[in-house]
Amino acid sequence: MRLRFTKMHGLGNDFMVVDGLSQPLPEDGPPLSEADLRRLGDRHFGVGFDQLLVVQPPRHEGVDFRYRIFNSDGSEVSQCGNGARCFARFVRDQGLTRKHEIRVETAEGLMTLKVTDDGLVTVDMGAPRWAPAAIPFQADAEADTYILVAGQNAYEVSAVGLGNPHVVLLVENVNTAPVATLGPELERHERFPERVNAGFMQILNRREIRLRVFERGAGETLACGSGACAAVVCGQRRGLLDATVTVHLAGGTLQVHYDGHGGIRMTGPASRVYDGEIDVEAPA
Ligand SMILES: N[C@H](CCC[C@H](N)C(=O)O)C(=O)O
Repeated sequence: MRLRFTKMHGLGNDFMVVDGLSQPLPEDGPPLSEADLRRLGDRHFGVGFDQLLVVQPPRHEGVDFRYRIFNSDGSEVSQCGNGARCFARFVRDQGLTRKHEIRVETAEGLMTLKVTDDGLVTVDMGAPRWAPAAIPFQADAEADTYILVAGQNAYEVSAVGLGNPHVVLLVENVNTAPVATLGPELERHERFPERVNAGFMQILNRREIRLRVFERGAGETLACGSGACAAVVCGQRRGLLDATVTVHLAGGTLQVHYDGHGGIRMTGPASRVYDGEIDVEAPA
């Protein structure tokens, strides 16, 4: 089967975006074979992406699209902030909607995507989930911080759910943070039963941070939208950050706003790189 796609990125966090409305992809179970998912995600043997995003028909009233997300390791997940901005641009560029405010459903819930005239997209990421079971994270009780033992060391971390799990720790300088070594250890830490995205946050002042994220199922990415939101709300909960924060990532800058009510709002760009076609196994 010939599959049409668009390569996109949000601050260098890159995606292969597929219109599953006009192309016959299964709506239940993986839209592509495990082998194809991994091949397409490979930066040498395939298209190369951090995540594959699939547009499919909504399953609920009042929702415009269903938004499915697959990491490059083939795992399906329920949240991708940078991907949501690219999703909004994709469905408008493809003529699948003319709306500026788009409601999408993921496996975890609903999000509202707002495309503004300056080409930026604001995503309402929903409210943070602090209860350990909602993250999910193994802890006796909810707390501002937890002590996590990894390897020979103990770390003071925060943990939060945004439809996907995040652990966040403070570092003096992101440039020297042990992302490559501690990131994989945290990603697979036993207290995170569904694995976890690991954020390394350097606080510059109450309105500005630097962040690196070792993503679950993808490794370190140039940017992580849900990771940016997780870092901000964890910093706020520790009394270290204000309501509106500029998040500096390797791939660029995001604005995150959360005042303790409603959803976390993240604003940033969404870039299209090219359209392509590739042969995949026909759906079963
Ligand atoms: N790796 C994440 C999914 C992608 C999140 C990230 N690309 C974003 O922009 O939020 C997870 O397994 O939960």
